[in-house]
Amino acid sequence: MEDKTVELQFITHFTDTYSYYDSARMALEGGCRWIQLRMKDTSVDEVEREAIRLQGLCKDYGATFIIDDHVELVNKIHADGVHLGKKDMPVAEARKILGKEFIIGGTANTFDDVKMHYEAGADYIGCGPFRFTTTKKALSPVLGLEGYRSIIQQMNEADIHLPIVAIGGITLEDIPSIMETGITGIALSGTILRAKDPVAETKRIMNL
Ligand SMILES: Cc1ncc(COP(=O)(O)OP(=O)(O)O)c(N)n1
Ligand SMILES: Cc1ncsc1CCOP(=O)(O)O
Ligand SMILES: [Mg+2]
Repeated sequence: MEDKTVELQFITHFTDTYSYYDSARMALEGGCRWIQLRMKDTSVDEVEREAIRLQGLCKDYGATFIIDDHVELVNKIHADGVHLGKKDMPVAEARKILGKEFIIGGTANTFDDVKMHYEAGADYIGCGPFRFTTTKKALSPVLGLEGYRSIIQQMNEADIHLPIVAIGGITLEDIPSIMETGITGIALSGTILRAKDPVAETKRIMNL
């Protein structure tokens, strides 16, 4: 049997059912080893309180811990890294603050976005949305499999080699065909949080 697991990034999202901590714990119990704390419309103090708890949890599981948007907080608490999109601090500026030791991810919807983040020194790309999702407001245009194929082809032609994680509306069934496009990992939230048993669903995804 091939000993290969899906490179999975679990992204937290507010729900009435689970706390941020419990949702991250379930993803970790299911075998995910990359957690992103994403808390929108919340004060930095509140994000910091949650981040400190999740950081401890991720340490216990030997998991990477990334925070969405908050560069200064990542620097302050020494999280493993930050994820930045179009409306956030530019990757190059974050790199100046954080140095080389921290992971910096950048959001892309087009090859030009990928190129910009690559040139600015990003460590990985979050590329999406794959399809419509209610988890994020003001979504960029949906990419689908064809969008990923085209971006990966342009990356290869430009000799740009960066880990590239697909995101947005992804379910277990989508993952094999997304991985066939050359995408190197998957980021998701809703499909785990909506599952009857989020731990079992994470295990199923990890072992695809
Ligand atoms: C892995 C990953 N990819 C993309 C995003 C989206 O980031 P951004 O465009 O900054 O949007 P918000 O998440 O801040 O609403 C992400 N967080 N993670
Ligand atoms: C942060 C982010 N950016 C695009 S979709 C998304 C959240 C994850 O989406 P989903 O809940 O559909 O997996
Ligand atoms: Mg952001």
